[in-house]
Amino acid sequence: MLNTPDIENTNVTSFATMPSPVELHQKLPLTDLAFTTVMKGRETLRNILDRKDKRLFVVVGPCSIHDPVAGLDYARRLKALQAEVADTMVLVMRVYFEKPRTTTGWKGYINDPFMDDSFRVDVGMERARQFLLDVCELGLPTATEALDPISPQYLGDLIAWTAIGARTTESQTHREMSSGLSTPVGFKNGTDGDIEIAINAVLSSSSPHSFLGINGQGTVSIVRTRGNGYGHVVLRGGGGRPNYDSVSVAIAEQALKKAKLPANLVVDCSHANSYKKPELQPLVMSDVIQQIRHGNGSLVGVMIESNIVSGNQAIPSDLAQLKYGCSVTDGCIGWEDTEAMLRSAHRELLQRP
Ligand SMILES: O=C[C@H](O)[C@H](O)COP(=O)(O)O
Ligand SMILES: C=C(OP(=O)(O)O)C(=O)O
Repeated sequence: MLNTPDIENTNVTSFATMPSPVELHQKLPLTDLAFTTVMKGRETLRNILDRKDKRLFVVVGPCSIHDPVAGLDYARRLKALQAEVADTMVLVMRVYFEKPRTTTGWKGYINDPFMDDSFRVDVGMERARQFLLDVCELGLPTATEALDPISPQYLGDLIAWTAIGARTTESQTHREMSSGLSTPVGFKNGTDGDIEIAINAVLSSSSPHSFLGINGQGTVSIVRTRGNGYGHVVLRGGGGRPNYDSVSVAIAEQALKKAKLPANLVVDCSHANSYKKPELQPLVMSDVIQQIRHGNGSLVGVMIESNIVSGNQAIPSDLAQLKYGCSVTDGCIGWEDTEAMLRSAHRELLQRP
């Protein structure tokens, strides 16, 4: 603690030391199987973005992970489905541990793993790493939102695709961080529907940056990056309007062309694209699949918020009352609907030109 409490850190109540990223890696090392999953997952995604692989990538899974047992149950189901649809789609499990809140609320499993305001970030980070390892060991690549710019040092070796959320796409800190990430990065349009900020984020993150961060030992460092060549835009709707329809997609394509960026678009079937009504996600997905079937060449991926059980629940004060496999953040579609939606998309995509 700095020794001038009357003038600095006046609103800070304490500092608690975290293990360094290297220490956590040593405790939970990357296994050969997980390494192969991550490397293969990233390569496949890069190939899709480079049009060397014609399949659609699908980032699908819970809005947030709060129960690793249910999360792994979900991952096993998704892994089984992956084999069925592998000719047309690449399934990447949505493994979100960091939730950006509109105002306040539970900020995710890393921030508060016990969901009781004890904020054991140290425990949350370790359990998050263990969960990612478990999913990667199943052979399922993972996707996450990078919200805290320090977290990738702890978890980045287990991630195949990264999202920058609608609330942070315009943030310089997140663009800088993305320029150094090892995964393709999808930048969401803003909550007001603005796609320009996502295009600017792709441009910014493709350049090298130098900024403050930490290294593996946890030492504050000047981080110098190469720039990320695999940034792309995620359309999530906003300002009360969806933006997955063919006209909105054409407008986004024109904006990318003007910015001299590759025409790579991902549609988030959830959030403002389905008016936050999870049961509408299959309609959004089906529309996207029809656009692809009719020859659209820019739609390379989709995102779906899905869980074992549909809907969502408030976090109860007695955690024993939590409903198994049901979201504690945004509402999701349930497993049966997820399977039906992905199988239907698979059948349709088999017919694509
Ligand atoms: O998907 C996540 C939520 O939409 C986002 O974190 C905002 O959540 P909130 O408006 O409930 O805070
Ligand atoms: C917060 C999320 O999305 P958005 O940034 O689009 O609101 C999310 O996908 O969990």
